[in-house]
Order: sequence, then C-alpha cells, then structure tokens
Amino acid sequence: MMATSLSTPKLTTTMSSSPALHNLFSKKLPSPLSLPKTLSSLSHLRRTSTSHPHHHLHSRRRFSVSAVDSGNGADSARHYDFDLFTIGAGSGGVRASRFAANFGASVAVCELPFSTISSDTAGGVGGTCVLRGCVPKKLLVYASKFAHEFEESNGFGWRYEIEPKHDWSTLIANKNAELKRLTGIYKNVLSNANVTLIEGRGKIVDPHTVDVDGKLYSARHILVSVGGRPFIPEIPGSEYAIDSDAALDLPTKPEKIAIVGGGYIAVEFAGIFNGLTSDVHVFIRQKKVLRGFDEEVRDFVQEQMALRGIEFHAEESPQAIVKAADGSLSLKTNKGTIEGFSHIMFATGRRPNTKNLGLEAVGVKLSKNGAMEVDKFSRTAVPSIWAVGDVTDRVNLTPIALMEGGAIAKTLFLNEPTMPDYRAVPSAVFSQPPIGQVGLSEEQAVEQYGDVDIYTSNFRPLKATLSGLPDRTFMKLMVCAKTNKVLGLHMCGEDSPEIVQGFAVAVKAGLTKADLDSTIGIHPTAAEEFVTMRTPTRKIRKDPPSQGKIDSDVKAAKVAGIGVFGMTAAEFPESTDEACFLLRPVTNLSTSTSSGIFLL
Ligand SMILES: NC(=O)C1=CN([C@@H]2O[C@H](COP(=O)(O)OP(=O)(O)OC[C@H]3O[C@@H](n4cnc5c(N)ncnc54)[C@H](OP(=O)(O)O)[C@@H]3O)[C@@H](O)[C@H]2O)C=CC1
Ligand SMILES: N[C@@H](CCC(=O)N[C@@H](CSSC[C@H](NC(=O)CC[C@H](N)C(=O)O)C(=O)NCC(=O)O)C(=O)NCC(=O)O)C(=O)O
Repeated sequence: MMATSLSTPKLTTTMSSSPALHNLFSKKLPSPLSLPKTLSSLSHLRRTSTSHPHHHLHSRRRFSVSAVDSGNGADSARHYDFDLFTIGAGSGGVRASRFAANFGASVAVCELPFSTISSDTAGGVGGTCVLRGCVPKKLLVYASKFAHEFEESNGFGWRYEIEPKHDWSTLIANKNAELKRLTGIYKNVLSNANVTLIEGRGKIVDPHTVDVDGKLYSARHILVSVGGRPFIPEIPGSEYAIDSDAALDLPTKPEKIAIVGGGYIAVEFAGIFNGLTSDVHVFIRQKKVLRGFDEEVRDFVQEQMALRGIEFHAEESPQAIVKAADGSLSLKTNKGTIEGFSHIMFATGRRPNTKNLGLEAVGVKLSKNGAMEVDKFSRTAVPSIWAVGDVTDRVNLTPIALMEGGAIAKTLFLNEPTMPDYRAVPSAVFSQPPIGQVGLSEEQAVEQYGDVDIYTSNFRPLKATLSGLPDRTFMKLMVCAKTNKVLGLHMCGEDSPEIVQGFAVAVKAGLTKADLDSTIGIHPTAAEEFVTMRTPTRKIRKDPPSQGKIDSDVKAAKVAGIGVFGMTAAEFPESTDEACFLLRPVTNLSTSTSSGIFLL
C-alpha cells in the first residue's frame, strides 16, 4: 500500500479545512447503538470458541445463518451467504477479513489474478503494498544502496579488482519470485483463517450483494478495500510515460530517466535508479521536494540527493513528451525541452480505485477525486457498506490500512465499536538518505503552539570520516516551550526509519524533552544525538510574553477540549498535544490544501 500525500497543507489554528481531514472527522457517525445486534451473538460465539478453540468453525456457521436484525438495513429474516464480503485483498482487506473470521464471522474476499502491474483485470492477493508498493520498492532500495556502500568501502581499505557490475535481470527475477512467494503466503493466511477467496472482479449490485464475474454473493456487510492506482496527468505524449507499477518491473535498466513529481514515490525511485547507476533527473513543480514535510528536512534531503548525482529541475512542470525516431524521449516543460531519456516516469500521485464498482448506483458517496467517503468507523452512507485503506484517501499508508481493517473487524464482529487512532502516525521516506518522522514539522508546531524550542543537529556521521564521502545526517526536535512535550521528531540520514520507529512509541506516549535529557545515549550511534541535544538552535516565541494570546488559547484548549471539524469534545483527545498529533497525518494526504483545529 501506499496510502497517500504531500500536497500537505500548512496547518492552521483556524477553521480552514482540509478536504481529507474533513472526510476523516466530519462525517456523522451512525450511532454505535445502531451497530448490528448480531454483535452480541457473535461475542457469545467468540467466547465459546475461545474456551473451545476447535469449535471455532462450528460457531462461525451458526452465526452466518443466524437471522438477527443487523441495524444496517439488513433483512432480519434473511440468510446471507457471508457475514462479510470484502472486495480487494490488499493490506486493509486481508487484515479486516482474517480478523473478522477469527472473531467468528463467515467471510469471503474477492481479488483479481496476480500480476506485477495492476489493471482492470489483474491485481493479486497482497495488494499494492506487497506486490506493487512498499515491498518491491524496498527490495529495489536495498539493491541500489550497494553502489554507495561500495564507494564508502574504499576509505576503509576495500579494493575491487574489477568494478562491481549490476545485473538488472537477476534483480527483477528474484524480486518477482519473492512477490509470487508472498502472494502465496497471503493466500495461505486467508485460507488458514477460513476466509473464502474468490478470484475475480467484484462489483456491488445492491447494499448486500456483490457480483463477481457474473456470480452473485449476498453478505450482511460489504467491505471495499480496493486501494488506489497511479495517476498520470493527461499531456501530449503521456502514453510514453511509465508509472510506479511499471518502474518496479522494467525489463531493462533505464540509462537516463526523467521522474516527474516530488512526492514519496518520486524521491524513492530517484534514489533507486541513481544507485543502480542510471542518469536521474527529477522534475518538481515546486521549489523543492516533499511538500508538507519539515522545510529544513526538505532542503537537507534534496541537497544530499543532489550530492549523490541526482539532478533536480525545480519549478518545472511537464507539458509534453515527444518520442524521437531512435526511440528516445524528450520532456518538454515550461522552461524548455530536455532530450535523450530512455524512460520518463510520472510519480504524480495516486487515485482511489473506485471506477466500475457500482458504488454510486447504490448510494455510496464519492469525493471529487473518487475516494469513498466514510465516517469515523469507516462506514459509508450505505450502512452495510464499509471501506478502508487508500480507497478512502485518508492517510495512505499500509499500517494505517491495517489499523482501519482491524478496527472494522472489531466494530462489526467483536461488539467493540472501534475508531482508528490517527494520532502520532510515524512515517518514512525511503529516499537515499532516508527520512523518518513523527509528529509536527517546525512550521506546524509554530502554527499550533506559538512558543516552540527547536533543537537541530547536522553532523558528519562517523562512517563518513573514513569513507570521505560528503554524507551528513540531520536530526530535529520540536519542543513545546510551555509543556516541554516533544511535538515533532525528524531525522534524515542512514537508518532513520528504523531509529524513528522506536522514538515514535515514546512520542505517542507523551515524550518530553526532559525524558530525552535523562536518557543515556548508546555510543557511538547516530540515534544518541536525540538524547544529547542540550541547547536549542532557536527559540520561537510568537507573542511577547505579556500579551499571552497563545497562552490563553492553549489554556482554553486544556480546560475545554479541542474540536476537529464535526468531532465532539467527548470524542476528541483531551490534550492539545494529542490534537496536534491527530492532525499530523495530513502531511500524507494528497488532496489536502489546508486543515486545522478549533478550540472549544
Ligand atoms: N514510504 C512511504 O510511506 C510511501 C508512501 N507512499 C504513498 O503513496 C502516495 C502516492 O505517492 P506519490 O505518487 O509520490 O504522490 P504524492 O501525492 O506524495 O506526490 C505527488 C507529487 O507529484 C506532484 N504532482 C502532482 N500532479 C502533478 C502534475 N500534474 N504535474 C507535475 N507534478 C505533479 C506533486 O506536486 P505538488 O507538491 O505541487 O502537489 C507532488 O510532488 C503517497 O501519498 C504516500 O502516502 C508512496 C510511496 C512510499
Ligand atoms: N518488517 C520486516 C518484515 C516484513 C514483513 O512484514 N513482511 C510481510 C510481507 S510484506 S508486508 C504486508 C502487510 N504486512 C504487514 O504490514 C506486517 C504487519 C505487522 N507484522 C503487523 O502484524 O502489524 C500486510 O498486508 N498485512 C496484512 C495483514 O497482516 O493482515 C510478510 O508477511 N512476511 C512473511 C514472510 O516473509 O514469510 C522487514 O521489513 O524486514
């Protein structure tokens, strides 16, 4: 999976609203009271199966044929083929389906046949993350990193009799074999959970019926988890462009590639192809990459990538692609034409995969970019139809789809109405060097809190002293001047995703700067910098202390709670910090333009 974007808004404390955040928070929740009464019978069955694990299947059957009012428009006397029918076996769909089955529900999931490239007729169990996103991308990142490591090794005394050569076809064949293994594993995961897998294209024909290639299946609940697809803007010659699906499965290595876009996918693939020794040009319509990320991190990563040989073309928008007689491609932009590309890749965002699913006909509401609109429990306007993952265009990341899928299963089949928790979502960009981050950027922290202490460390890592390469590492903390809470923690440098995952636990648990100061470093590591930053690089104070406007706002928030669009104070986290972390994920939402919290 890849769940979604960088058109990230500047957060404000006003009522200005991000469409995506609005989606996330403004929907009126069908009262938990209207959740299926079947929940109580399921909960009973679950207890039965817990005490007698081997009675699990028996329990499931009894549940699936039970005729109980579902409170979701289901006919109480009706028999359904399944309690849950899931369309799409990606991260969110697999998670929801197998958890629901473990909770005693009878579950089917339909998915298209396996292919490395998605289309209207091909997909595969595992979905975007496993087959066309996170996993193959990371494998290619691993492949490409060796080039830098070979270079680093020289300063440590390594000599190669011949230059290491890379064999593209070995990499792609091994990667594809791994994808086939993984799709097999995911099929087993489903069958071990007693989920029925149906191969084919699902289309909703009524609120309780799915048509899979002409065969009808009825279900008490339908879950749509079909993900998204790469989006290429229509410009003359766009048929010559490749997207990320194709870029992960090219028959030959690009000699010279143009990558259009400055988001996650663009910077990750720029690193991949650069490491594998292609000549890489990145075209961004902004001044710099990764809109929505911390400004210093954006500058730093772009500078480091440029030092490794990637050429950035800032403020250049694509206008046309022309194919020459020799097969080479030219990219025409607002600033001129660059010739001689073997490949032109567009990494210009992804769109929800909602075409031809029958959604609008049954009353499901779609947003302007085709995303399914859902409430805080991932339920659509049609009470029996639910959606999770990238198809809802909330926070388009695999772990979020997993969380949403797990929450649905609990809500429907464990009698535990569960809202996904979007606070302090950490994320990484597997650029080279990679980025890890959790919480607010400096810009967001200042916007939300006013008085913020910024700690930064920009250093030459130990490894670079002998490698002689110009590699540096950048780390940054945003600390609330009033509460001492760590509002944001960012790192760009080797291993930063691995390092930040650990710190994200602490940030979610309410990490303060004092906690960091009292922690002993592990020496010598890059990570120890986070516990040895003693002096703020700068202290930002929005108002003179006596005027105290921000002070009183923050106090008000603490006393009265915080609202985020449609959420009531009761539903919302009590602390200001949590509210701001809740907003953080919008940096991953492609359609957002602005967002905010308001104080009650
Ligand atoms: N490591 C991870 O967690 C990863 C996550 N993902 C997920 O996948 C989603 C899709 O990634 P990605 O495709 O990079 O999308 P993003 O939305 O992150 O970035 C799209 C980029 O394309 C630019 N762009 C959009 N339209 C045009 C256009 N018409 N002409 C020129 N430039 C354009 C945008 O510019 P502008 O900034 O001006 O809008 C932006 O730089 C991400 O949102 C992310 O959540 C993907 C890969 C890895
Ligand atoms: N994190 C490790 C392991 C990677 C990993 O988790 N690999 C996955 C495949 S890709 S990842 C695909 C993704 N899985 C996950 O994200 C794993 C999630 C975590 N373990 C958890 O339980 O939350 C997913 O779609 N999950 C659906 C679901 O869990 O229901 C796997 O299944 N490996 C088995 C194997 O190799 O034998 C790494 O990066 O090295």
